[in-house]
Amino acid sequence: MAKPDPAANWPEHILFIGCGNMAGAMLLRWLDEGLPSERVTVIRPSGKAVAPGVTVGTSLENPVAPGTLVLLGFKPQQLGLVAQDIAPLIGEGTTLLSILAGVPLARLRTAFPRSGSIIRCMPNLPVRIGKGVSILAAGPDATDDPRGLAGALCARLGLVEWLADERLFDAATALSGCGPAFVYRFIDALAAAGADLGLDSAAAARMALATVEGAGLSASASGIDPRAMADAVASKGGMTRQGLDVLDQPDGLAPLIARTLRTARDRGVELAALSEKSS
Ligand SMILES: NC(=O)c1ccc[n+]([C@@H]2O[C@H](COP(=O)([O-])OP(=O)(O)OC[C@H]3O[C@@H](n4cnc5c(N)ncnc54)[C@H](OP(=O)(O)O)[C@@H]3O)[C@@H](O)[C@H]2O)c1
Ligand code: PRO
Repeated sequence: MAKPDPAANWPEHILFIGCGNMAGAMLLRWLDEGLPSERVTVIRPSGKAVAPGVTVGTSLENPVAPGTLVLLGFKPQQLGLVAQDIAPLIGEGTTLLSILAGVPLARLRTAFPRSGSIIRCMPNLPVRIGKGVSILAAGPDATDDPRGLAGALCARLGLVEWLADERLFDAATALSGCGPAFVYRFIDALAAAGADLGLDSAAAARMALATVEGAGLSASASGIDPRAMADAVASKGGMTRQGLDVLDQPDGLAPLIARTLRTARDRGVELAALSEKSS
């Protein structure tokens, strides 16, 4: 029987325009998953190497070949300036995957009038270990193949959620795109509170991280609703319930997280405006 071709099921080429923390995490995961490095080109001003076998340049000089997936991985505020240089080189037969927070599909289409289908993607940092979340949205002009390609690529990074209503993209970004940062803060606060109670601070940091990791993994393995999982930890008349009662106060954790997400979401609108101004 013929061996499966490891190069199959990947785009003919992936061109990264910007490859910092987030796009870099996606790329490294895809390389781990078998993406042939010779199919990847990265454009970044620093020209810094990304991974063995990946071509890195500081500017895009030639027209992008049809069949290429172009991943936009720079900051939203840079859209106008970057598009001015590269949009004329991106034409039909390409697929554009944008991870720019806040920037709507309509703005991307204006910036890249000649490109093929445009798909918006909001990944998060845990994609590096295949435990990420990728939110996807495509406009009516996106055809089936690019949608399928984006979905398949993101499935290698973790959970994929398509949004039918792009107006919810900033809300989804606040939850899963920004979410890891909020969880990291929680881990930090858990550790600091433990140290405040007299624990050695390095031990408290290890315990907090392992507790959040274990809690997340066990919730996901059990398939049980997290609210019910919390009740399972809280023995009747025990210590946990007293602690939960503090978190569950009217001015406790839920309104704090709601305010956090709302504020993060609203920044998306500001980023969209800034992406307009950079042209
Ligand atoms: N960080 C996250 O968790 C996260 C999650 C979801 C989405 N995003 C989105 O991902 C994008 C990048 O964020 P990041 O956190 O990865 O930022 P970052 O680490 O600062 O990466 C920015 C990248 O853009 C490159 N760049 C700067 N100017 C450029 C230009 N003129 N042309 C092409 N590339 C240019 C930088 O090049 P050098 O490497 O040479 O400096 C760098 O590779 C943003 O749009 C953000 O909204 C981030
Ligand atoms: N990082 C990007 C930002 O902070 C988008 C989600 C996570 O804007």
